[in-house]
Amino acid sequence: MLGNQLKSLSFQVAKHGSLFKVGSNNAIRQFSKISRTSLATNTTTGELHVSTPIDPPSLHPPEGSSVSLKNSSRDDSQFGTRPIYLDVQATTPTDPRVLDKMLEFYTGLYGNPHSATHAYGWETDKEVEKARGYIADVIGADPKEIIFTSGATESNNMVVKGIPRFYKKTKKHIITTQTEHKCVLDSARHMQDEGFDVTYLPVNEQGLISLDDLTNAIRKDTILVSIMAVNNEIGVIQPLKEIGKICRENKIFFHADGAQAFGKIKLDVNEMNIDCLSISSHKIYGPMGIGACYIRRRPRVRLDPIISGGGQERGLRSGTLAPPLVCGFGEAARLVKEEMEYDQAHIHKLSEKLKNGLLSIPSTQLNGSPDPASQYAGCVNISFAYIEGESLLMALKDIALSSGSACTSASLEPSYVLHALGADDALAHSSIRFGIGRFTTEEEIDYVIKAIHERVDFLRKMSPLWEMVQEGIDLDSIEWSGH
Ligand SMILES: Cc1ncc(COP(=O)(O)O)c(C=O)c1O
Ligand code: FES
Repeated sequence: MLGNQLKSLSFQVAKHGSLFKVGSNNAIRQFSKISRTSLATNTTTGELHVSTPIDPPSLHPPEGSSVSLKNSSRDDSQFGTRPIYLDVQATTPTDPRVLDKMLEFYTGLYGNPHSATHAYGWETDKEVEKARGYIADVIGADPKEIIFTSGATESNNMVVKGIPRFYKKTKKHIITTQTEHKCVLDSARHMQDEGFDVTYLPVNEQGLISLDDLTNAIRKDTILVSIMAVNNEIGVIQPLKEIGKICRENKIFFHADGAQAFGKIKLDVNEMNIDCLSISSHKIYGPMGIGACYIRRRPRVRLDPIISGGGQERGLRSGTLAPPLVCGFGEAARLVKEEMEYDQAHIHKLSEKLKNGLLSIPSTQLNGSPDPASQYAGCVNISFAYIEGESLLMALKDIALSSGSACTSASLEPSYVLHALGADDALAHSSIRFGIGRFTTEEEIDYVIKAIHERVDFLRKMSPLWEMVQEGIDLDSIEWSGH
């Protein structure tokens, strides 16, 4: 297929180290380590400031080009120069205000929140309950409906395995989609091994499911519909309210993986009839290793816990809570609610700028939905035809980016999410995800637009396929030998 031809014809990229070679038509270019600008974090406001360049730029632009790159990224003292961070779907930088909150628990408030017999336990417990309240507040839930877990992976496992197991005597069917996060897909496969049937709904070319498909897939023994709110690779937002309505009418539990949605788009579990919602702290500027699952109490959702023990968290998730993480997460949720409007406006503005800047490059395509109501602005996924995404990432070492999800980023396989949209291998191989967050600055976006223009141009000049396209050759008419 075209993607493999692209791979073998165009580039051989030595993945490690700061030097790499790009070769085709006997042309070998060497890039040396790209230097960076300095960004400093103001620890009270959390603002990042671009300061003066530290190193002169050392990228060798293509021959004959007058391009010279500005320095681009940050120096947080002990870590040296670092790239601009545009991978907020993988994780977000911790908000300094969250860290301030967490420190209280590593110094004074060290009691076990489950210790009911003394003040150390009570004071920590009070803080834990405040955090639970802040999280519930973001989604219109009752604090009692928030169960702390280690993250969205655990929450997804808890629901996708736990609910069907509880109801297994009468119900045998689960519905999900082809573009879920791996932890939902793997949990669903696991349930198939346990004897359940799973329907994996297809998506259209924008990544959206069809409500008719959902309705048609429902059976008498369907127990659970698990559909993610915002996709982590392309940012598309599923029609949650409509899905919730269909589920409620059919008395089926509706679980949404909200890892990329919580605090980013407006979610109301009652308005949307969501029965379970997976939440992750490190996607909202909170600490890693903590998350939650919203589990509805009325009508009550029952599930078989995957972790048994002391019966904490309404018996649904045993184990001593980690107050520094829980309360850091709570603070992150409080901030995300307070600043959602501001964050959304900031992200939207930068997203528009980035999209306009990058889509002006010829032969590019935006993946996801063009409808703002169905698309989260902070996730911009673009395919650059005739370029391998991996080669582009290698040529963009001054910008931290990914071609898809973090957990599959070590693999060179094209994204299964883009495949599900109907993208061919070549397009899937040439896509890059740009994540914009609270701390992304306009200067960074300006830098990124310029850098991508230059390097796409450079890599395409190396590409025999691009050369052929420029000469007017229809690539589809070519019979490639081998695969
Ligand atoms: C959509 C989605 N679901 C689940 C997860 C897993 O979250 P966590 O890292 O909290 O386990 C992620 C994180 O990448 C995600 O993007
Ligand atoms: S071209 Fe066949 S897998 Fe990429």
